[in-house]
Amino acid sequence: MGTAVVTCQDVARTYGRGGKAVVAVHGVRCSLAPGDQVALLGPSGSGKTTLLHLLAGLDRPTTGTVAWPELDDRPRGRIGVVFQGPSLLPPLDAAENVALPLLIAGLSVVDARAMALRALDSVGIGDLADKLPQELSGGQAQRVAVARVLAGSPRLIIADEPTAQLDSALAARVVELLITVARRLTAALVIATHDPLIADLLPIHWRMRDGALEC
Ligand SMILES: Nc1ncnc2c1ncn2[C@@H]1O[C@H](COP(=O)(O)OP(=O)(O)OP(=O)(O)O)[C@@H](O)[C@H]1O
Repeated sequence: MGTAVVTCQDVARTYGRGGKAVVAVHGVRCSLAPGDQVALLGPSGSGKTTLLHLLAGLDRPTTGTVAWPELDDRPRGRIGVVFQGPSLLPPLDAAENVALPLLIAGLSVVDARAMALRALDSVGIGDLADKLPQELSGGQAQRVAVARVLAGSPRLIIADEPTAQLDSALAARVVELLITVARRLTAALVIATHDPLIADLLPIHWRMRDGALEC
């Protein structure tokens, strides 16, 4: 067994304080190894988004520990996140949207563009590089978001209902693409979904209920 990409030990996240406090997740213990592919299931409000934000390092637990042993506890730039719905910056074309995180990470404009074009090619939309988000269909826009993740060579890929606004055939294709990308990188992958057909594409199922995780 290799080094875990991410681990949670007795993690809880509470929003607010006192009488208005909401315990969104509690008692979470979990671990992901490179190459693990997980469907995160559970009813609305059960804590899936909260857990994904903690795994991605976008939020910190109220108690307990989230660690990224394989990343030497420096998750920045090594975790790719795909959100529900549109996440592209409207004034930037597809290639610029994919290149932006690479520029922020310090790559030159020339290198970032070359990597962005390769990433768009590898998800089958190289011909859409100069299209603005408003000129793309929902499925094409989600492919650009997947290309943006791929270009960063992440060790952990987190997707929060990435297909909520797509029809089911297109949704399956976007998830298959994420699975292919994760496999190619031997990255760990977690996809939150309400759709049993999407969950069936992933070998490991985690279930959230009232903030508790069964895994
Ligand atoms: N910023 C916040 N402030 C206060 N409460 C919050 C906040 N974010 C989430 N919550 C509460 O925490 C609980 C878990 O929410 P979360 O969004 O993690 O659930 P979810 O399983 O992702 O739901 P959905 O499937 O509807 O997206 C809910 O009761 C929610 O109302």
